Amino acid sequence: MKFYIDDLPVLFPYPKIYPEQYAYMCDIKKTLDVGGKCVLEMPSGTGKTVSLLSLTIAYQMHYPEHRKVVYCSRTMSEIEKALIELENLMDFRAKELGYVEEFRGLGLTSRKNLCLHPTISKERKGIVVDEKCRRITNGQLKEKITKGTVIEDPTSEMNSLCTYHEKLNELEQHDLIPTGTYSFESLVKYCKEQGTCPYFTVRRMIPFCNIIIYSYHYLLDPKIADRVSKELSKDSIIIFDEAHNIDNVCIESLSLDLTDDVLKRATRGANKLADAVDDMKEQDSEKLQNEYEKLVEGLRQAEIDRQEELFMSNPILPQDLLEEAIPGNIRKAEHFISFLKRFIEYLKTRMKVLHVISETPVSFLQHLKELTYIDRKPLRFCSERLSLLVRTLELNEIEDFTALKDIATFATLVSTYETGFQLILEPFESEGSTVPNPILHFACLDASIAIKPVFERFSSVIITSGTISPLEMYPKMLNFETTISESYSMTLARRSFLPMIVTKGSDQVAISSKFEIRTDPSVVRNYGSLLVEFSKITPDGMVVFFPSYLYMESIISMWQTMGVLDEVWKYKLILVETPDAQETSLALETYRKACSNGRGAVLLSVARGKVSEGIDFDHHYGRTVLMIGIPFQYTESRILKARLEFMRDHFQIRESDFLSFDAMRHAAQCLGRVLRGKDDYGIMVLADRRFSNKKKQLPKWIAQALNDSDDNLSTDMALATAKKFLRSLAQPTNPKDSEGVSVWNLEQLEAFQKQHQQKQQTAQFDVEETKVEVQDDFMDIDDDDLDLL
Ligand SMILES: Nc1ncnc2c1ncn2[C@@H]1O[C@H](COP(=O)(O)OP(=O)(O)OP(=O)(O)O)[C@@H](O)[C@H]1O
Ligand code: SF4
Repeated sequence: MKFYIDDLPVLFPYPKIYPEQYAYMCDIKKTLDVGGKCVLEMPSGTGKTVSLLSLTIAYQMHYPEHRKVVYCSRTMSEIEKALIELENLMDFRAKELGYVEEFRGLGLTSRKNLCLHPTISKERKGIVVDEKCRRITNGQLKEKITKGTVIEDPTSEMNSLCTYHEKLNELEQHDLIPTGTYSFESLVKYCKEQGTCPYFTVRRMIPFCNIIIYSYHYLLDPKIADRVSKELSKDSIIIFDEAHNIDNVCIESLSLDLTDDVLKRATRGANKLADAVDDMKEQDSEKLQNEYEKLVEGLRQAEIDRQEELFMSNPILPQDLLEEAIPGNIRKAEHFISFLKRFIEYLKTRMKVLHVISETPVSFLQHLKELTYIDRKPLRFCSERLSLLVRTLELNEIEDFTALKDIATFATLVSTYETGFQLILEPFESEGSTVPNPILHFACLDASIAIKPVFERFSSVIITSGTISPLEMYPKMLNFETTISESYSMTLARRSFLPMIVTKGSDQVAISSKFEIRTDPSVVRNYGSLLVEFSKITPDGMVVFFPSYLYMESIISMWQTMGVLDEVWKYKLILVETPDAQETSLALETYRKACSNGRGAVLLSVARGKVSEGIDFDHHYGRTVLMIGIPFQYTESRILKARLEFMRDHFQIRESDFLSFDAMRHAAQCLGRVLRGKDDYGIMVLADRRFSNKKKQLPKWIAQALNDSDDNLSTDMALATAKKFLRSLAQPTNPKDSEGVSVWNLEQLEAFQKQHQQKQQTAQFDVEETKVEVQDDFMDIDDDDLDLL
């Protein structure tokens, strides 16, 4: 379908469009035209991804600025989904236009997912793949091999260069991959054929592609953004899709935890570093001297020949970097190492304290200074200095120094940021434990810090998700102003989803996951019978969400003794999500199989877990979603308390408002899992009496579908409504019914546009008329009145 929004021709790869897709695209275009940020909530399953891509690519190709599109999503599967949508879109454009456009669309994910190296790619942990890859690609090994100080040995992982990486250097740097759109699968396939590294192909091609699709971290985490996204132009169009958790990503990117184990390993690392310095002094003291002289001259890391892969990037935001030379007392390698050791020893003594400490960075630095005479300034340069030293010493066994890297990161962060951060030392793992296992949390409390450079640097930022209500919360938390903020309703030809609030069991006992009553046998039994009854009537798949693993475990064991699970077992297979990703994917696989072969299954999972955040249960994979309790965060968490306090004082967000917003955004995420398109249908059960007071915080599209008669139900009433709903939805539908209502063909779209235009013209005419009247009135004012004006 081809249509126009103002003067912009949009090619849309489906013959029909949903009214909300059109409204969404119009708002995106407005934002791009005027610049600024928008917050848009689009019902799930209504083709948000394809709308975003169609509009932004049309915009890019039509206007002479050819603004690059940077599309950030959360998980690898979501990124892959967007790449496949993009492939379809570009195929469609080529067909419509009659020629293939000069266009390059790429996606980036971690090395672990893209590596082709015969042994490194077999590593299970991403961090090990990263470190091993860095070691052989950072230029130093190559230099040694060229000089002949190391003999390349293809059988050794450490002493041979990566051929896939080397091959890239033989190619034209702006043309490492031909134009086209590549899903991860096709990227890896192409690179395998060429013998090139997919990861570095994409990284180096970012400046030359029309659209890059990658994870939030590549833009928001300063440690990664500095490496990957530095060269993006200011007029790029930035999209944060699935952005309902964006504040947490911002916070995590500037937070860090230190434990006893990290400190021990850091000491070992510092000792190894000292040995390496001694060795180098004996063998090649000139090198150390050179490094020192460069530092005296005030040469900064950025000015030193920049390699792709330094040991560590600066963890702070670019605008917070000090434009000064590295201070004198840490310029010499041995001085720096003893400085680090002193700092680590200080941290070790702090960890010995047996009561909880919560302090600001300023008070931490003051105490540090009193005890060790360590100043703030050299601390700020710790990560930069460590990175340079590791490079000068040409160290290979980088794993030995990862804990030291954490210490240096912590030193730089704690000495750079004053407000919006808190240090919290927790000596015991849980309230009741007596064996100390201290953790020092360096917690960022202010999500706006990490996103500020993105807002300042790029002219257009689109923040969007299926569940981002209430819309005014995000601008407050992230401290920005919106050009447009909009929540779209879902147009439906028939009522295809049924939200219900169940507040009591059939025995009229109120149900709730409220801490005081959550393990009350009558509440647990009522939740149990809700589960049994819904598993009886739900065809195929049913997903159940709990507020936390802890609660899920305790309720499952109670259900076991009450015989609830045996009863469910008669109707459905029972599978459980666990914190282990592999176990969970196995459970999911079995779940899908059981849904497809007619046995049917129930998946017990948790809000905020992997299942709730990106697994789709479309069609028969999810006909009912049952939300047991409200997924509030653990309110006794000290970090959460500190964040709540910060938001109250700085952004005037009340604690209860935030907690309730946070719980409801996660509940809405869970509910959205079962509705993946307009032809899909499902039941959404919110089972907690407190949901009745929180309806307003649901996304508009869910709240609008929630009838007053479906609120405050008991289990038997809910069952009766659900049965009726399922019976009516099981009837065959006539696709013609939805035409003009929930889908538009081109004529219907154009008719709407014409009508809308006419309305606008009339409104404009009215405004002008009013203006003329006002002017006329003004002319009528007599001279006497003028005194009054
Ligand atoms: N106009 C359309 N006509 C037919 N199918 C469409 C249309 N728009 C989108 N689709 C398809 O509907 C499915 C759902 O779209 P998509 O996954 O993009 O939804 P979404 O809103 O991004 O969901 P979420 O963000 O919640 O995952 C996709 O397979 C998409 O290709
Ligand atoms: S350069 Fe590429 S292929 Fe080689 S080790 Fe690194 S990620 Fe793997």
